[in-house]
Amino acid sequence: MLFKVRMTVKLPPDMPKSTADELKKKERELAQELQRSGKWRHLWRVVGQYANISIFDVDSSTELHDLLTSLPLFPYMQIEVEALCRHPSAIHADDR
Ligand SMILES: O=C(O)C[C@H]1C=CC(=O)O1
Repeated sequence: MLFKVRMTVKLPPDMPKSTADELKKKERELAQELQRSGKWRHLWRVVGQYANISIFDVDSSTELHDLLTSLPLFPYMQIEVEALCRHPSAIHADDR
């Protein structure tokens, strides 16, 4: 199942830089591990914003929920999810 996810990160302005840097480091490690696994298919920065648009390929909405809530930055993110399905005019075989 494919999902489009928008994550907007809002770190508290008074969070110490060392805490923010550590959270971002852990987030990057997990995000890259999930990309290597194929679960996190695309990760794009939204220009001019501390936000991303991502495509996830997971077995269920519960798996996506568990994955998103496990992200180190989850407590500081506003998350919007949209379910995707194959477009009848899509030409790429891996668009499911
Ligand atoms: O930077 C972000 O958009 C937030 C988050 C998503 C992946 C990652 O490494 O950090």
